[in-house]
Amino acid sequence: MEIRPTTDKDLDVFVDTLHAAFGLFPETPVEGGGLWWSALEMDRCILARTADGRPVGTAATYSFELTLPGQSLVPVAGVTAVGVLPSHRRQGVLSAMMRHQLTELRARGESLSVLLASEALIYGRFGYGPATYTAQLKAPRHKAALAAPRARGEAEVAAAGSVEVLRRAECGEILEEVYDRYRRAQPGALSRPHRWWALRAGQPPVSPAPRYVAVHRNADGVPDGYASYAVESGTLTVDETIATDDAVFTALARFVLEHDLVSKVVFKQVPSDHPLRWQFADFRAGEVSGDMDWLWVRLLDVPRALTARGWFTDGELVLDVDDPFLGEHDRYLLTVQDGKADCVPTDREPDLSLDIRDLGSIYLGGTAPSTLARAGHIRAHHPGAATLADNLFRTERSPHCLHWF
Ligand SMILES: CC(=O)SCCNC(=O)CCNC(=O)[C@H](O)C(C)(C)COP(=O)(O)OP(=O)(O)OC[C@H]1O[C@@H](n2cnc3c(N)ncnc32)[C@H](O)[C@@H]1OP(=O)(O)O
Repeated sequence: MEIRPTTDKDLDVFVDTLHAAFGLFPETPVEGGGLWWSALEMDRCILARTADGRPVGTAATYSFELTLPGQSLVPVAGVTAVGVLPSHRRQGVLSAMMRHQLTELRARGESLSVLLASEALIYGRFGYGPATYTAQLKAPRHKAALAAPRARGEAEVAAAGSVEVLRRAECGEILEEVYDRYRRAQPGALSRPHRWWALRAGQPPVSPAPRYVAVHRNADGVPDGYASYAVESGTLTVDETIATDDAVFTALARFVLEHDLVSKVVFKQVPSDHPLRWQFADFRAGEVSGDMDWLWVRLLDVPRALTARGWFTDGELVLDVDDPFLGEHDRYLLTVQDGKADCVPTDREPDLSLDIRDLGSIYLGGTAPSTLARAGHIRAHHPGAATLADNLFRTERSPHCLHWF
């Protein structure tokens, strides 16, 4: 088995192998990869070949920026396009590609890798843990009146701005600009490189229904949010609601909930604890479903990753971290003061013992260490250890990611 990086010349063979691995795409891919795969960075893809040169496995990484708690931004590798031909499965091809890729990412100096998992059983063994979650919120329109916000004044609500309906083709760079402002402030969000917008990749898979975009503008006419939606058989589905603050989200929600000739509104890709549920006058109007993992995180350099994010409570914690796939085992003293962390090797007795995948799950603040301790995955070495870790890892808001790659 040989694993080697690709160049632009390999695009067609890469896409052809990937399609055969998934079996879901056309047998003969469009020459040049088609719109979606043309977003691949061919110098960041790998092909696995058998000894006789037959390509049997693919994997790729995109270059993204991830927003961490505290709104710090770090470059991350977004792993994608992973596939092994059905004829060559369970022979260690993926394991070999993962080893190659993680080594390569470290050599590039990256401290974090992320992915969306097609199946939840695949990536834990390689050190990835689910770190953000997503759900859909459904409401029958006749029950979905929004209550007046009890703590906000009338003037604050009235200053919300205006909404205009545009076709995608009319949006120009509005969506890209608004998304960029949103993602910089939202822990767990990923950048969408400019060429993705140009290719219209990364946006939700498009159904055959005509798609509209409700663009929100502030009182000065500056776009500060949008909702991309389609109406089919009486259901209005919002694929993506991007808002630079909560009042903008509310204005967009109100807009779609007041749409005529619609009996049901579905907000896709929202955090399950989204405040919208609390804004319905009838608390039972909003039904949360499809709650699932979204972004999986893998730490490649524990001290660098832990010191890159923002912290909100001072304290100290000793973490004993096992990384079985890379054959590493290290103990770190994490000290947080005034929002910043220091992380150094230590011989002190540990507060927690955990697998690198569990560190990935708690890293962005979307899963409490105590939850994984209760599940029997993280070992707390004394009664207060899990609570101590909960307090330390807690973040300003739940991480969320709605970028699809
Ligand atoms: C980020 C993304 O791109 S997600 C997309 C992932 N790709 C797909 O889902 C496409 C269809 N599936 C495939 O192409 C392949 O089955 C892959 C890529 C998931 C796995 O490739 P393989 O070469 O078979 O994996 P490999 O042989 O290295 O397996 C390593 C271990 O993982 C286990 N494993 C691999 N895939 C799965 C799975 N889907 N479910 C459960 N266990 C799995 C194997 O059993 C093996 O376990 P072991 O070490 O205990 O024996």
